[in-house]
Amino acid sequence: MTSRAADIAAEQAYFDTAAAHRDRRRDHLRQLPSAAAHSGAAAHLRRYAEDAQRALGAADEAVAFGRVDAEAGDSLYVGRHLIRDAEGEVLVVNWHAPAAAGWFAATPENPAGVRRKRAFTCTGNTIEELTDTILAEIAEAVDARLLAELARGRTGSMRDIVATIQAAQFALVRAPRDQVLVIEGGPGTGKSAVALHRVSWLLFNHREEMSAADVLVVGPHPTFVRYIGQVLPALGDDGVELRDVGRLGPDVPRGRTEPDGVARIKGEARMAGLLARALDARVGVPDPAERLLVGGRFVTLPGAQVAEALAAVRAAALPYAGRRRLLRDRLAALVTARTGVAGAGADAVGNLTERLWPQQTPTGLLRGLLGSTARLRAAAGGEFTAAEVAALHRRGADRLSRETWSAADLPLLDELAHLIDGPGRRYAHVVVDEAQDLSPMQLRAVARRSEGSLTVVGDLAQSTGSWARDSWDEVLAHLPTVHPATVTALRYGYRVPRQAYATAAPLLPVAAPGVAPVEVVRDGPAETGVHRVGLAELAGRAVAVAREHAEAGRFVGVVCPPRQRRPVEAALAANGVAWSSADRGELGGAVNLISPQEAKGLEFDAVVVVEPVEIVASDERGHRLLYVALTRTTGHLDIVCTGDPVPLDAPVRPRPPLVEPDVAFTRREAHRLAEHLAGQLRGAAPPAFWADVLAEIRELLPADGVSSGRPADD
Ligand SMILES: Nc1ncnc2c1ncn2[C@@H]1O[C@H](COP(=O)(O)OP(=O)(O)OP(=O)(O)O)[C@@H](O)[C@H]1O
Repeated sequence: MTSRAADIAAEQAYFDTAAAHRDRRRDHLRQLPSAAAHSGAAAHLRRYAEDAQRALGAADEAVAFGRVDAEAGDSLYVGRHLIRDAEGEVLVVNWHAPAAAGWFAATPENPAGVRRKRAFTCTGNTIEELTDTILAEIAEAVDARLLAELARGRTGSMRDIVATIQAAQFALVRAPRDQVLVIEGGPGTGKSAVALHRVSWLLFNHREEMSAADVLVVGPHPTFVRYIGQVLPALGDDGVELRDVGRLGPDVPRGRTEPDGVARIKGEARMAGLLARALDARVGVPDPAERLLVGGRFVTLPGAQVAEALAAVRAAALPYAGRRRLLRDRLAALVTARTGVAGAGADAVGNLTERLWPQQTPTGLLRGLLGSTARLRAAAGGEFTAAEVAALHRRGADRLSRETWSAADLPLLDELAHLIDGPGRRYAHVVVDEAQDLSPMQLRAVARRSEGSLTVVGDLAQSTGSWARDSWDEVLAHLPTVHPATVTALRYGYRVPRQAYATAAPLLPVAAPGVAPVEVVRDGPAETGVHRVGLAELAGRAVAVAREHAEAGRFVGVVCPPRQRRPVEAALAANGVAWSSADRGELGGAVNLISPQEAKGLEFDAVVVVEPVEIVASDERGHRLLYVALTRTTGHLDIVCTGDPVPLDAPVRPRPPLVEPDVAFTRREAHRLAEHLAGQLRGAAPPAFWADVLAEIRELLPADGVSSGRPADD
């Protein structure tokens, strides 16, 4: 037997022993509830036993992924779950226990008393391979196990990285809880993965103070949330709340689109003041004398007394709904004092309360506000220009139940829910991913759910949209300040191979001059493929390239700018290629169609980027958006284009100026024009196509109201 084979055999014997003890413990836990003295105790024991079994991991899982040998001579096996023998001796320590820190933290530069790290590659609990790293003998931590892990094919679900967390990542995983920790770094440096492992680490190491239900993870969109959804359960942490930023507030029908300029105003922090004033403006003014019908007789409450009650209630430190209840109690007390009968005139008191302090809902209030220039103007409080007020104004649906809400409305509804009903659920730890793009109003929605401990994840070079940022201070300004903030960067790029990153990196000085490129750790399987074609072939070629990758068994992402979306969909259909769409929250088919914005945070074995010049043109920070698109691959990158594959000089989308409404064009005229256009549409196209035509018109109209819309090419 070679010494390697002997090593594996010895380690396998240890693994078998540990697995036997794990099975013994599992059997014991299974039988535990039957030993209970009564049914209540049995239920309690059953819950305990279930939790404890979960903490042992799956029956066929490898007991350990690593072994650390200290200079002092002792060794320690590190796995996902703690395993003890019958005497209580630790056979395998779980990765988030302080004792396991040496496995992650020891580096050649700083071995921290560790002599050797041995990594196991297993199938089930059978050791296939072991890799030794003698820390004193290598200059740089080139971790073969890590490279193998990075080269594995991707699916629509992020995996945990517990066995291969790198030292710099581990330092962030175990950084103190009570801070606002900003994890920044280029694409694929492991920011999202680190933030999730940090949650698991905090849950284990602060288990007395917080449980999974005390943690909230906020992602940029539903597809991303689904993508990361399996990481924490795989680490044994079920019950953490995961939400996309659009799902923080009330559950309402969404999908309304609006000009970027309007969304931008709605995202600003000064909207909070406007909403508070709008709510306050709903409070009524008492009559000089309030006459109430109580038990068939009129009772008069002097206006001054009612006004005094109202003033006291206004000043109370309670949310709107709480102060409403207070007012009703105060009015009821006034009536009781007049009639001498406790509880008299409840209906009349209810009516007066409703007149002076009407019940409000977030949707009802926002609809009423946005639908009325007068209310908007009154609530603007000198903080908004007339043009901004005009831009905020909109005609709502004819009924509240038919109203649909834009993405920028959602944080406003959440703010109102908070103003009306008071603070909701707060979390001991909040993770916010892709935080670089969030508006101040979205950040406020995150902030009010936090007790102060946050992990904020993002990359300024990938910051796009209405709220593209150039500094973390702009984000931190809207987050809680209970604890200090620290910004820490990850340098090594694990996802993107050298060839793909070499294609994307020239964008960086244009897209984000202050941001350093990542240090790539590995080579990819091929050079970037550049496919220059005529416009008519663009979609067809993109689909052909995607199909080739899919047929080779790769998980493929086709990143497509909005104007190419329909031609690409048509080409997919014409070629009989099955595909999933991120805008339907799906990811998982062999071929996945995604917009550049939806691509954020995701990754694929092969990425096909369609018409980069249009990606650049679709955002004010279009070069950043292209940088995002080009850095989604773990392996192959192809660019299908009619011109320059990486257009550094291509024009970005201009910032939409707020246009003063044309005073000569009245609402009545708008209505007449709409009737005319609707007539044309009715006559020219079958109803099934109306929605398409309207969507197309919206695309043709420039957001700034000035530049000329280019007709669609197809
Ligand atoms: N230590 C590691 N071991 C194994 N895989 C890793 C490690 N670090 C990162 N990865 C992998 O690299 C990929 C990128 O990680 P992740 O998505 O967390 O990066 P990111 O910095 O959030 O990227 P982006 O900015 O593009 O969203 C993932 O597949 C992740 O599993």
